[in-house]
Order: sequence, then structure tokens, then C-alpha cells
Amino acid sequence: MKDSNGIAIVDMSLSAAEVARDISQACESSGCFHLINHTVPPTLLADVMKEMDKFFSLPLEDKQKCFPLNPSDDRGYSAFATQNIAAFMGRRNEPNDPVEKFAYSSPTPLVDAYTSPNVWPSQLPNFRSTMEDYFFAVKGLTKKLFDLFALALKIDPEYFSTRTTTAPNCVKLNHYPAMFKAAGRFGEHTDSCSFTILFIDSTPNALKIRMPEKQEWIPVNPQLNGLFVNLGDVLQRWTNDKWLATPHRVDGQGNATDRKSVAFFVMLSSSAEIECFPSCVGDGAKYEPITFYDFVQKKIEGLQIGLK
Ligand SMILES: O=C(O)CCC(=O)C(=O)O
Ligand SMILES: [Fe+2]
Repeated sequence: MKDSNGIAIVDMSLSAAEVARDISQACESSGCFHLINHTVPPTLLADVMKEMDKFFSLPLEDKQKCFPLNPSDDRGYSAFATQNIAAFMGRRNEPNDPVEKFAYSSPTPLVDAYTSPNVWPSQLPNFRSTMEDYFFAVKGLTKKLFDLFALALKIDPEYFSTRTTTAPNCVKLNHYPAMFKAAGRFGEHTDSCSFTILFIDSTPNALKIRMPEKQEWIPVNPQLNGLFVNLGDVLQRWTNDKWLATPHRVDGQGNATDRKSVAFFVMLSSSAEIECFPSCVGDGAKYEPITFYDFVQKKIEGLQIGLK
């Protein structure tokens, strides 16, 4: 099944074998798919949007009380236009992204080199519990997806669980205020994690992915109560480029409306080695094994990452 723009729709109510087949086709051809009939309740999705609205509507000084204790921690509030995804991807001359964010990680403390403490607003009685419920609901979905990936790739499902025990999965709430000019909202990038589960609002033609075949940018318009999954660099590397990390960006269309999205980045434990799956090595692995921690550090430093 595909949407009107040709993006795969994976229906989780089908049999595991059928879902694994559809995921496999989508990941090989574009690295992304809509997910419908997943396990995250629509009422929770609606509550997340409601609480986000309340948070981003707070006066700036209240949001600033949620700055992380250590400024380099990716937690709590990041003010409007203070981050630059293009620089992270090695492009130095693009403006900061016109977005403000709130980031948090697992409600249960983890011992992992990437973990830093969550920060919560004190003014909103339901914000923290809603976001924690969302974390656990999506975490449960990631476990199901990992099992389906294992089926699709003919590997032991334990492969993923042993490498994600202390993974500092991170949720980012993104708020793009309305703007009356046609500037892009979030620059082109691939995510540095294994995969991302995105929950986007209904602003049309904002998020775009680049389809590998014709290199054209295709809009991602959400399915009703659906989620959108895009693979990150780690799954591409794990699969020796059989599955693709999807380049994506948020365009200026729809800028006249306020836009919100929620990204759940599915990470690995920092010390986990990323090594090509035996079932994908074929004529030889293209990449050296590397720990997840080193992989991300090297991406930040803009280095070639262990290409053979
Ligand atoms: O806002 C969006 O739809 C995409 C955000 C995104 O790509 C990211 O946070 O990595
Ligand atoms: Fe992204």
C-alpha cells in the first residue's frame, strides 16, 4: 500500500510475515514508511499535541527555566533559532533552524555515557506524565519494530535487545512558529540513530523526504492517527547499505501556520558496536565496526566514519 505521493504505508494489523515483507520493501527502496494500526493510542497522540501547545505558549522566561543544567546536554528547552542541523551535517553557511524544542529521555534512569538528566516545567501539571506515557508507549512500539526488522533481515531479535539495553532514546518536541517568509524550517539531514518515529501535525507539504530513485523531494503528509518511520545512519550501516537512511528536511511551504512535530530517536547503548549484519555482508562489509558513541562523535566532528 502507498499514499498518493508514493510513500509506503505499513499496516501493523497484518500478519508479522506480511508486515516484515512490507517493511523490507520500504526500507530498501526509500528507508521510510507510514505506520498505521500501531499501538500508540490516538488519545495519547492528541494529549501530547495539547501539552506541547501549553508548553510552547508559556512566557519565554518560564520556558528558559527548563534550560538543561549543563548547557551542552540535549535536554529541556532549546530557544528559537539556536540550533543548526546543517552545521551538524558539515554544511557551515546555512542559517539556524527557525524552531524551538523541548527534549527528554527515559523516565527511568539509565547508566550510559550519553545520558543526562531530564528537566521538566513546574507550571504544567500534566506535561511530564503525558510525555512519560508517550515515551513508554513509543518504546513499546520500537521493540515491536525491532522484532519485525529482525524477521525481515533474518537475524536473531536478541541482536537488537542486547545492543539497546541502556540506549538513551531521546524525544524531541519541535515547534515551528508561523513565519511570513518562505525560508526552510529544518535543513536537509539524515538522523544519526538507528531509526526515528515521527509524529507530525497536519500542516501540508512541510516535511519532505528525498527519494533515491529520481532524487526528488516528496512531501510526507500524515495518515490519520498514523506515525512516520525513517531509518537513520545506523540501520544503513548495519545493513551494509541494503536499507537506506532517508534524507529529509522541513520546507517553507505551510510557513504561514504554526507547525508541531515529535521525533522519537531510537538509539543504541553507547558502547554497542555497529557491525554489518552477517546476513547483509554479501561480498564484504563496506564499513569497519565502530561503537555507537564513536560513530556519533565522528559525525559531529564531520569525519569520514570508518569507510573501508
Ligand atoms: O519536524 C519534522 O517533521 C522533522 C524533524 C526532524 O527531522 C528531526 O528532528 O530530526
Ligand atoms: Fe530528522
